[in-house]
Amino acid sequence: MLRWLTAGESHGPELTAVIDGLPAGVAITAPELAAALARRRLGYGRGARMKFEQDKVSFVGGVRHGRSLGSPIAITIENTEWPKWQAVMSPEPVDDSQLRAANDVGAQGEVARNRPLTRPRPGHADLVGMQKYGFDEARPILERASARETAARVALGAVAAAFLEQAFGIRLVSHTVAIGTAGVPHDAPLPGPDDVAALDADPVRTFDAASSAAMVAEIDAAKKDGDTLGGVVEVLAYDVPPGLGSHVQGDRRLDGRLAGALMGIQAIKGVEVGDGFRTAARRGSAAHDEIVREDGRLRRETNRAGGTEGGMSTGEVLRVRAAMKPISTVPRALRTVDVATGDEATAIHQRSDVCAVPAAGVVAEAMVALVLAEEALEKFGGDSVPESARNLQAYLAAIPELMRSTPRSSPLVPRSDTSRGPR
Ligand SMILES: Cc1cc2nc3c(=O)[nH]c(=O)nc-3n(C[C@H](O)[C@H](O)[C@H](O)COP(=O)(O)O)c2cc1C
Ligand SMILES: C=C(O[C@@H]1CC(C(=O)O)=C[C@@H](OP(=O)(O)O)[C@H]1O)C(=O)O
Repeated sequence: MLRWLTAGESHGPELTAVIDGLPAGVAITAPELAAALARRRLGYGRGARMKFEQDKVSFVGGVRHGRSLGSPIAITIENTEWPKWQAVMSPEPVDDSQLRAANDVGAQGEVARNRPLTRPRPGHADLVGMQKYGFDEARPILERASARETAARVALGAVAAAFLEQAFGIRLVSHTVAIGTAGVPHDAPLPGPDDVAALDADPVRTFDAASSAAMVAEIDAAKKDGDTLGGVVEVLAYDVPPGLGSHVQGDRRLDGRLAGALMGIQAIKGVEVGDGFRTAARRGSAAHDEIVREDGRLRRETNRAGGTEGGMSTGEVLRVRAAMKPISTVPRALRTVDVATGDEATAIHQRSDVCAVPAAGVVAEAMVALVLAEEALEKFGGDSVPESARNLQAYLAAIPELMRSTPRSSPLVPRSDTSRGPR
């Protein structure tokens, strides 16, 4: 059984993440985690904090000499901003003079760090969190609701991705398919597992140059107007064997688990598997993926379903999309009420991202890696990477010859139009 948890506040001393149940022998190092975390900081439109803060990541359990031990893996990501927040976020009680001193720092325009946040920001957890947990200001809520926490998930996702690739050859890639109204055409070529570096080099992590330029222009326009944007990201997983997940119980469906994991990311408000909502508008004859025999193996002619049928992976490319709402902290401040006075007010805005969609793609990729690792371990088990790998091979070999399909390792080229490039 694979399970994981994160802890830590946005301006606390560090984020902590633990993953338990991963086999021994996964090759993974702290610099590889740091590289994964650096990818999450990418993307045109992110705010000031991404520039001055760094992710200082270490393994503090479960890894020895670059390989997992099979014991729980513990990771810490130090918040390099901590010295400035030490008094405000101190786990120990502090006195008023320490808090006053904290407010004097004033770097990066962050004045009055300890001022009670009594003007809850629309679109954030602030107000309902205060109501639910019994706080009279929003700091104790926003510190944990912040997507700073996604750094810890990306670190865990990097460990899961290393296991998936080393044991099963599964590889993932994510990309941005829309920001605001600018989007990649639906029939544009899909990125393959070798395109990660090229995508990361693009300002918005998009394959298509014209769409990328349109997205950048949309971000510039929103910024100029004091506004923010959301968008859509897509995650693809290659070489996923058939049979992860199950049709037998709703909570064991792979598509359900993927949707839950993606919806668990801050600001994600919709998930599509394969062609998702577009499929709902099609007739059945144009909606499903016909099964054909090619080179002695079964395959789907198309991949509208996004690599799952009946809650199980089919062996085709797994394809899921997540829709992110626009960033909630809008510079052109939204109306709220000061809950200390009852007066009408505008929401606090110190700084914020204009758009974090490219980063959300990296987070979504991490979540898909964690779900696939969980599912693969449920199906194949194994206490070491070679044992998990052997179990997969034995399973594939036991599928009768006439029923075998080969897990898809590159984008599908639609027969109707091979001139468009890989898909
Ligand atoms: C990578 C990432 C970065 C984010 N950055 C910001 C930000 O700078 N400002 C902001 O208001 N919200 C940001 N958010 C979204 C908020 O965390 C989120 O909207 C808020 O916690 C409320 O949760 P909900 O949108 O799921 O209801 C970000 C989300 C992600 C995934
Ligand atoms: C710190 C990160 O993202 C933060 C997520 C976030 C939010 O409200 O979710 C708000 C911003 O933080 P702040 O309000 O302190 O400027 C982002 O910078 C990060 O991704 O590492």
